[in-house]
Amino acid sequence: MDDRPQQTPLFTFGLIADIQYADIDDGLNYTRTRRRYYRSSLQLLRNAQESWSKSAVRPEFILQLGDIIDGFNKDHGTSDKALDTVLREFSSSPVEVHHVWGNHEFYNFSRSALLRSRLNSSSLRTDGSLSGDIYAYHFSPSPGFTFVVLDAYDVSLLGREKSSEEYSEALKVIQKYNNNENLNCPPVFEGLQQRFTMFNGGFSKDQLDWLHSVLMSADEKRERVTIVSHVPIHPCSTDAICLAWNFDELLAVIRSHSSVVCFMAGHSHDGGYCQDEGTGVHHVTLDAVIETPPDSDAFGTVSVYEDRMVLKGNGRMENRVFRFPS
Ligand SMILES: Nc1ncnc2c1ncn2[C@@H]1O[C@H](COP(=O)(O)OP(=O)(O)O)[C@@H](O)[C@H]1O
Repeated sequence: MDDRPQQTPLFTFGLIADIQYADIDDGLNYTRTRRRYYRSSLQLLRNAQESWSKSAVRPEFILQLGDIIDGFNKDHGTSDKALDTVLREFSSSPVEVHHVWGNHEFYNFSRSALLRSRLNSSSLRTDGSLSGDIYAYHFSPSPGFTFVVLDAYDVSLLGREKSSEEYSEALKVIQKYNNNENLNCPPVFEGLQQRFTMFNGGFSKDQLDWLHSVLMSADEKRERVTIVSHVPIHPCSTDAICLAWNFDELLAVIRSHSSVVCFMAGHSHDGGYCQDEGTGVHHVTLDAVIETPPDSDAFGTVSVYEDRMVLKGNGRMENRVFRFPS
């Protein structure tokens, strides 16, 4: 942690990812290596909410980095009920929540239903959003700071109608690398090409162009930008099987702008962190609530200062300091 004397932060915000709530008994992940605590994930969210509501400096907002409810809810016909349950927990305090969309959002709901739902937080204090059905927007919680929410399933088989052009385009991308009948099965068991599975996705040219223009303006104003997405984009911050399909294109956009200080994601349940070598941008992947035992926790509170952000992790989430690249 930082060894300087405590200062008052400019603002703080909360972080939580992969809650994947379902009212079902515990289970295992696909490879049967990790336990999933579907019911107690709600209690872990409650722990986070209680901590945020009691903290001396109230968070300005919460970033919920996707997979808020589990895909099993779809099989049980409980998608709406589970979403109500989790959102009721979030609304127990008045702090605004910015929701990111993950693969489990699309297992439960169509893209058009999500756009109409309470998981579309793009109308909260938004300074600009991408038009059409791509869920990407930016907001400024404090002068000099911008947060960008990205849609990592803009190019994907998930959430797209099979008859749509978007689906055909995404199918072309994945089938270039993955010949398996089950497209959730990775094409290889090592290396970056593992990422071409159906539970991942990517960013369209429209979204990358939009991000480029948001960052140009932020560069000019010398702002500090934090970008969030469900899916990680730096190979050193995640298992390769969880990387976005065109992570390299998004990294290239980010590397061409001086304003970006941090990229935050979920999806890869063991979390991860690295600092990009050339730019010093911090890439952090959050530990998942769903794979955190009931006697632990997985949430964080970030205090933002002029020159850094300090993440205070709870339970298995590590403390970290993100000094802003100069
Ligand atoms: N190696 C794999 N081979 C085949 N299917 C897989 C594999 N890994 C995951 N899946 C399937 O992909 C979907 C998403 O996987 P899951 O582990 O639930 O994602 P998440 O980590 O986002 O919770 C599930 O339907 C799961 O059964």
